[in-house]
Amino acid sequence: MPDQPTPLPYLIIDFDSTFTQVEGLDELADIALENSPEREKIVGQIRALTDRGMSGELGFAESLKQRLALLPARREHLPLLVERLQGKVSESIRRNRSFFEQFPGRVYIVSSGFREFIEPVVGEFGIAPEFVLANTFTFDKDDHITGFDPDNVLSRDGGKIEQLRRLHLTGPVYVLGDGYTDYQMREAGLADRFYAFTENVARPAVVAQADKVLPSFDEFLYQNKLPMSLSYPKNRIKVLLLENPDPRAAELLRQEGYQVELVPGGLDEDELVERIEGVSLLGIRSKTQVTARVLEAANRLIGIGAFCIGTNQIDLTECLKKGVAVFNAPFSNTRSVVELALGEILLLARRVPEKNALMHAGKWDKSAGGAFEVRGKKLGIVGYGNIGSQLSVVAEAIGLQVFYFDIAEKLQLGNATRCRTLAELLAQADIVTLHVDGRPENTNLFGAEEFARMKPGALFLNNARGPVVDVPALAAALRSGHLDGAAVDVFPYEPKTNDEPFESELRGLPNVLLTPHIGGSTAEAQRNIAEFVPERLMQYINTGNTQQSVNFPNIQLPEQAAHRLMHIHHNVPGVLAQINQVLAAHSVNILGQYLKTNEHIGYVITDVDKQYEPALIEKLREIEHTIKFRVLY
Ligand SMILES: NC(=O)c1ccc[n+]([C@@H]2O[C@H](COP(=O)([O-])OP(=O)(O)OC[C@H]3O[C@@H](n4cnc5c(N)ncnc54)[C@H](O)[C@@H]3O)[C@@H](O)[C@H]2O)c1
Ligand SMILES: O=C(O)CC[C@@H](O)C(=O)O
Repeated sequence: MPDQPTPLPYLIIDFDSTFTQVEGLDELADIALENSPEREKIVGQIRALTDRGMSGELGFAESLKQRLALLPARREHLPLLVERLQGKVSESIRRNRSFFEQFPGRVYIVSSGFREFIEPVVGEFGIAPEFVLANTFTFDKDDHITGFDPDNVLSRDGGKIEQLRRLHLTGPVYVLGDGYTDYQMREAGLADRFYAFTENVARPAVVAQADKVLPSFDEFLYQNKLPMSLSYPKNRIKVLLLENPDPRAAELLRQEGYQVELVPGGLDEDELVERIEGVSLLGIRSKTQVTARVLEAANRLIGIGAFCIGTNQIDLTECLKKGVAVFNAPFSNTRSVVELALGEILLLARRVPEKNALMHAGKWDKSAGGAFEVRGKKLGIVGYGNIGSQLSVVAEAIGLQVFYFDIAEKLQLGNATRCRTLAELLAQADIVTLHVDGRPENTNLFGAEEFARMKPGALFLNNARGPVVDVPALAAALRSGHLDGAAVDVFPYEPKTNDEPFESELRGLPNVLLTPHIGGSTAEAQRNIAEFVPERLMQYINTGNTQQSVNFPNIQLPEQAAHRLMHIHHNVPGVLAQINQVLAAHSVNILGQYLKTNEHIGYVITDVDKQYEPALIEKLREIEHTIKFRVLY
């Protein structure tokens, strides 16, 4: 946050759809009509009238009169309404409650809504009744709401203008609101600025008149160098999402208040270099290569979300050196890949790819040649991680005998047999399936030699990563008849978009199933990923939590009522000591401190007393070997 506070101008804040997310009268109608068959219809009519009044299409007094005439509300409904509105205060206003408490006497609520429900809601924020200027209801002797006090200036057209005039405020006056009547105070020359508040509703006619548009109250505080609960407004955080992750991802990130831009398909290095400037969060899948050059151009990048399992497309070490945390979805699509692999094994064993092609060509080839049951056959799983081990369990259930080979020590599941070498596995498996990760050392893990070691007539599957297999060698093993069939979902080069043709030596070979990298492409997996990855990114931004980051030291942090400072530095001796010296020199009390390092970086989270001088932040930034420093809250 900028550190020089300016004197607070008078703030005139609208209530309905600004201070709260909703319109009070709409909600009152909803409550009053709870058991009425007409509820939906009448609430709809009231909403339409509210909108016409707010956008300036219908005179305000007329809109209010027509709305109240439709409203069958009673005094007893008001406490229910207040309770509902207290739960619907706009998010950014709610989180900056302490701002309102700090500046009593500078904030007025000027509203054409009703005092009966506004006062108790804003009162919780320290705004006293004399700073609430609003209409009042009239009631009949049976406590039915009959209308509004016509002597109240706010019930008339131009009422807000007249009300503000009567306040005789001296000094700068800023108006924040979502409606045309809010803008009119500025138009009448009574306010210095009109901020269109769009967190809940953005009315084009109102936005068009604004001096500034505020997607959140944080943005107002930030622009005016006023104290705020967040260190940086969320609406300034730009997210670039590539390769079409499930729409739920954009929805969640937008709900958080971020600006989200979507680019269908992937971008090549040059294109990404051009687009990455100013981006705080990048979301990709398996195609986009995040290279050192891309990272060099990424001047604001904080985190990358890989909406998939594999992260070999990202230069993880370079990310570390730039202080960019990377998160993926390590098991959201595991089951989908397992189901595809199992299906492929069954189809290849019955030569379905070949029979299917013949049938489509009008050829009836009923024969048992080359078809076998998988029951009792040996399945060799190379890479016994999340997918390999899950496949092991499912494959045993249909009678396959499982053998596996992994370079790491792995828990043996069910009746699976561990092979000590790849050669041992290849020598006995009837079906070999690859589930290793895409680390550079695995390039061409399977070539002519490995295929030659496989049993004649064996089947081969690659649902892991394209470069792991030498495709010409696989094609040769299939053409020679040494292998009886293969299923391949991943390729060393994959088309960037669905419009680009697919080229491969495997095309046209019999009993070969080719799929366009869809192992994890199921509705379930994509939805799981789209929830998992944004959650990790948001947690990192909001709390510094790096649990499950694929490159950062993993720290799971407790919540703390404090200021939280995040410091990422090159892993050299003495940086923590320097941080603590700076804190001590500014008499700042450390409430908690968490440090983890890896071979490249040190990651320190420090929770400190609420009170500190802005100069402290500068000193922490200046510490030698600092890669990134952020005040989280
Ligand atoms: N086709 C798809 O759409 C799709 C979907 C999801 C995942 N994947 C890919 O599947 C692969 C496995 O995913 P996962 O979630 O099980 O990963 P994982 O990290 O849980 O498991 C990988 C395992 O392979 C082992 N391994 C690495 N190199 C090896 C080698 N040379 N020999 C033997 N074992 C080796 C590792 O020790 C680890 O146990 C990854 O490459 C991933 O990118 C593909
Ligand atoms: O959806 C993708 O692009 C990749 C899927 C898969 O390979 C993964 O790594 O999870």
